[in-house]
Amino acid sequence: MSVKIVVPASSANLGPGFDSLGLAVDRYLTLEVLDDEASKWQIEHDFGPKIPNDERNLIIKAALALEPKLSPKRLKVTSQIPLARGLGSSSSAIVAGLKLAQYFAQTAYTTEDLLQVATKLEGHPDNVAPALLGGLTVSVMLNGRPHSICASFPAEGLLAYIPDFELATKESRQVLPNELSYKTAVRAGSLGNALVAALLTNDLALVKELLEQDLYHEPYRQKLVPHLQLLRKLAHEVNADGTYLSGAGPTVMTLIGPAKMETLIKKARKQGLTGKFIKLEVDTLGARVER
Ligand SMILES: Nc1ncnc2c1ncn2[C@@H]1O[C@H](COP(=O)(O)OP(=O)(O)O)[C@@H](O)[C@H]1O
Ligand SMILES: N[C@@H](CCOP(=O)(O)O)C(=O)O
Repeated sequence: MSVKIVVPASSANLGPGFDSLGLAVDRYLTLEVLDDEASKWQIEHDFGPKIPNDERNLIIKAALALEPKLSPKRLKVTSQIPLARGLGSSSSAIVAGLKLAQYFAQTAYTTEDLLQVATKLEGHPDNVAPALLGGLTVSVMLNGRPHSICASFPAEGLLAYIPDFELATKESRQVLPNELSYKTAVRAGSLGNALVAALLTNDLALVKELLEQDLYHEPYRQKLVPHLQLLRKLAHEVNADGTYLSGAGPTVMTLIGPAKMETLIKKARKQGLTGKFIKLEVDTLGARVER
């Protein structure tokens, strides 16, 4: 029987929810098991020569991190999630590897076990949690372990602008400061708290205000993603529900009803934005195994 693992993309941070908030969206990585008794680990993909086809591949590394004795398999991965664009491709790959190991392991690993290993490999829980659990997740590290609270997301529509260039998360984290002043940290925390409360109480007007007030990362990443300010300005002109940098960028996400999307896209094209616009929906299921 053939086994298929499907993992959604994710959009992290949502403004002031840096390294904590994440949303699963309906673009998918699909991992197929072609042979579960292969002589060596092998993975077919069309991501190009920079992505390994053997044990050095992130998907296989993640599987072996959970279950080092897992027997070699021949795999095939296809993905609708662009690499290094701020839609959590690395987290989806890690979660796919962990779901594979969970499926074939002798040990009964729990979802919490997977979240723990995924967070360790990714370095922060905000993408791996929604990729694993679906929907909106609010995550925190407690005594070295990730805890994620799942919630539903109130927006009517999501429009992602995916620029023509890649931006590795590692590179985009290098421009962040090592420290914030006490005053800024208190303000940044209160913005994040209020955003979560506004999301959980469906207060879209407040969500719109708060999504755009981040003090943790967007001000520092601005220089790497100049289209963020432009899109935010255009989104205001059509009265959209808020715009934020998706993950570490360069993708920019706008909360906007479907009726206004075309107008925003036309305005952006007129201003010379040549990247891809895609309409997204929230994925509420998270990673799953299909037989
Ligand atoms: N399916 C995959 N298989 C192997 N490696 C992957 C896969 N998807 C992503 N990666 C690795 O993760 C990198 C992108 O991760 P990152 O810079 O965090 O960006 P993002 O997660 O926002 O797409 C890729 O350049 C690649 O090295
Ligand atoms: N909180 C992280 C999120 C990175 O998300 P990605 O989709 O760009 O990998 C950050 O902002 O660095």
